Amino acid sequence: MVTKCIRKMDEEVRRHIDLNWVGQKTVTVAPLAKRLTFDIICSVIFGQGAGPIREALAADFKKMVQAMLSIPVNIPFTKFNKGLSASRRVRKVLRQIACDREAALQQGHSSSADDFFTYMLVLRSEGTHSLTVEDIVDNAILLLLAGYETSSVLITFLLRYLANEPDILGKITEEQEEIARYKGPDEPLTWDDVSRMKYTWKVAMETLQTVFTAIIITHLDANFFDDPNKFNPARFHNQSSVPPYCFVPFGGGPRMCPGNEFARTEILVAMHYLVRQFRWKLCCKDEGYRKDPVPMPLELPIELETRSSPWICLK
Ligand code: HEM
Repeated sequence: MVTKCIRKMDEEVRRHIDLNWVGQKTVTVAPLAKRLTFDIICSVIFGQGAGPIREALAADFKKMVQAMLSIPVNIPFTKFNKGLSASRRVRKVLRQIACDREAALQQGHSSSADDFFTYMLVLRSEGTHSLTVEDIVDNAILLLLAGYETSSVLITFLLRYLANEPDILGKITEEQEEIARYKGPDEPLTWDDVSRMKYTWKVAMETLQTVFTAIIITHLDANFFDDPNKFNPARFHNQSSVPPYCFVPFGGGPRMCPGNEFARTEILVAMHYLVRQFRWKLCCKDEGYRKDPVPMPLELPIELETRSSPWICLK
């Protein structure tokens, strides 16, 4: 199952880069990263591959999220009103996916390991949980909300920091090239490959430390982290030096983020292909960000330069 998940992530990342990055002189990272993490959840967790259903879902989901952050005035043409209509369409599509999965399950064409909907439907049929289809749709929306924006923010900030950190980018690239050296050009990444991306993950953790400050602000407390505002992934060489519950970008305890391993894997797969293929410069020198309450980067336009073509295009 893990192998299948990473293969699908790998496929989504390559497809996304081929469609949106290859051949471009500039790209705007934040919306692209959002679309990538949305597509990964749809494909890996929902079993919903590329196509018109996913396109419509992505467009309506975006409107729904915008409405959640807008002034709640429900009159025609307001963001809120458009978001309510979009939310009804999102639920309709997710309901339809659940019905399709149920039909496949009844015909014996699928099993609980296939995707989130089938898994929930099997739980329901076993009678262990009194789930309705609306409950399953609610949980699918929660997964999308919790999973796509967070990971996309991390990808965006990683690219933003790395633009100004050539040494760190160089070390990441070295690690990723070493992993690629023993693989065929179109051979997907495996769990073993991802487990070897130790330095790249330290850089991601440093980004989480710098940007995803916990509510209790331990991340920026000099009692726990030397020079906490300095971008310094080397601090994670000795992780045992961080006291328990002081580095908590994914929360902690029983409510800790259930998507943390998923996020780690998708970030590493995305970085593998991005750093090997491109170099980039920030178009705007000092793009700030706001907290809303998670950090929201500005759009982050970057100038792209292609390094090489390390894999065969899927197109
Ligand atoms: C960089 C990426 C991510 C970060 C920083 C992050 C962070 C967090 C945090 C801080 C919480 C709250 C934990 C608490 O209450 O103590 C949380 C909850 C949650 N996350 Fe994540 N997350 C990320 C990615 C993901 C992904 C990719 C998924 C799903 C695919 C996901 C699914 C969830 C869910 C469902 C919850 C709610 C858990 C509950 O209420 O019990 N997250 N996340």
